This record gives sequence, structure tokens and C-alpha cells, in this order.
Amino acid sequence: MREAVLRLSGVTFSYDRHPVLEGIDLEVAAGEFLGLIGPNGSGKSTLVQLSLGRLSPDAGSVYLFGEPVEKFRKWHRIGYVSQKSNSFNLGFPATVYEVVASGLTGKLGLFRRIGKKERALIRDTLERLGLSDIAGANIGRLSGGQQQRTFIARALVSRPELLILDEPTVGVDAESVNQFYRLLDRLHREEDLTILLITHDIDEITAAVDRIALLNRRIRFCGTPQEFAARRGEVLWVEDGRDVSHASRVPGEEIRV
Ligand SMILES: Nc1ncnc2c1ncn2[C@@H]1O[C@H](COP(=O)(O)OP(=O)(O)OP(=O)(O)O)[C@@H](O)[C@H]1O
Repeated sequence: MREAVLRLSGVTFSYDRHPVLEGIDLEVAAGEFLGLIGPNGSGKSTLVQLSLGRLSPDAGSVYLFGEPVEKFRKWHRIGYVSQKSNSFNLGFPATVYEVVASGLTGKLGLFRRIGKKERALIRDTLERLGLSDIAGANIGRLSGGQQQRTFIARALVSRPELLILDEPTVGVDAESVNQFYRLLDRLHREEDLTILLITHDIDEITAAVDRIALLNRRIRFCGTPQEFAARRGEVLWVEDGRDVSHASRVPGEEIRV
């Protein structure tokens, strides 16, 4: 396997006394597309915040590109689209171009001006995501799909090696969701981008990802979509506070996460 871009080792985390994650071991290898799924409240966003060093684990360690996350500084190597990107920015009077350009702030430092090289990067990113024609449009006036592509462009403009997407298709229409998965597939295959995609919709991701990890406080399953399909008759998470990971269900019954 190639070098781990992200590695969580024995990670445990509680909010006050409320345990959210326990003994998490998870690796995302360079060039891999990993789908992280789990029901509401299963700790997915918390795992992302720990991976980005925004929360510290109670036990265990997080490594980014082989470095402990608390020492990691090369944030331009990571693109992150949060669950809240859409609602956060909509009231803000900014154009598509400005939103995408703001993705370079981390790389440049807040007060350095955008030069020729950066303008070329922005233009290229707009082009690749099919946003050139609407570069001057106010994001508040765009469709859900166009807004989503804008936020992804912002995350990609610094040419990250790892893209982390937290529930990116919430509030996006079905056609745009399809386009979105085609785009991710292209970035993954053609540009060797490593992707960690968080969602609670299994069916959406099985065709796109290399591996699926199912989280509910602990990692309940981690394997290929084929291995996952073979275990779809099982309940792999806690229901109503009871650990029912090993209980079996009628084969073929939908796993609802
Ligand atoms: N800042 C916080 N303070 C206290 N509890 C929190 C905080 N953030 C999340 N929680 C709780 O931690 C648990 C895990 O939340 P988290 O947001 O990580 O789950 P999730 O899998 O991302 O859920 P969803 O799919 O609904 O976004 C939930 O019970 C949630 O209520």
C-alpha cells in the first residue's frame, strides 16, 4: 500500500463525558478514495475535525502526511469542504471568482496579494470545474449544484493532495449529484487526488469509492464496496444504544444508516 496521507491510530474522543469515538484506527492511503459512512450522530464530523487538528483526541494519535497533526503546517496540501459551506456563504455578496480566490489565502497568508501565478491557478480551476462562464456571478444567485462546484473549486485551487468533503451533496439536486460524482471520479483517476468523502448515503458512493469505512462510535466495517455488499444483510452499528454489530438481518434488507 502507498504511504498513508491520513492516519488515525487508537483515537478516542468525548465531548465532556459523552463518548463519541472509541479506538479509531483508520488510514487513507495516497491516491485512495475512501467513503466514510455512518448514521446521524455517529461521529463522522468529529473524526474530520480531529483529522484537521481542530480537536485533540483524548487518547491516540492523528498523522497527516506522516507528521503528527499538532505539528502539521502545510495546510495547502489539504482541501476541505465542510458540511456548512453552503449555508455559511450564501448571504455573503461574493462572486464565484472571489470565493475560489479565497481558497488561496492559506497558501499566501492573509495579506499577500494575488499575483499572476495565482490568477492563472484560479482561471485554471474555474475552467476545470466548468465555472469560467459564471466567474463573475454572485454565488447567492446560483443553483445548489453550481454553488457546490464553487466550494469544491475553492478547496482545489491550492492544488491539494488530499480533499476532505463532509456531506457535500446535502441540498443538491439529483442531476448535480451525478455530475459531482463524475467530477470526483475524474479528479481521483486523472489527477491522483486522495479523497475522503463523508456521507450518510451508502448507495450514492459505492460505485465511486475504493473503500468504505462504516463508523458508529467505532469503525464497524472497513473494506471494498464488494466486501461491503457481501455483508449488507448484517447490522453493523449500534441501535438504540445497544451494540448489535453481530446480529444478523434478513439478507437483502436495506441497511439504513
Ligand atoms: N460541539 C459539540 N459539543 C457536544 N456534543 C457534540 C458537539 N458536536 C457534536 N456533538 C455530539 O457528538 C456526536 C457526534 O456528532 P458528529 O457531528 O461528529 O456526528 P456525525 O456523524 O457527523 O452526524 P451528522 O451525520 O448528523 O452530521 C453527536 O451525538 C453530537 O450531538
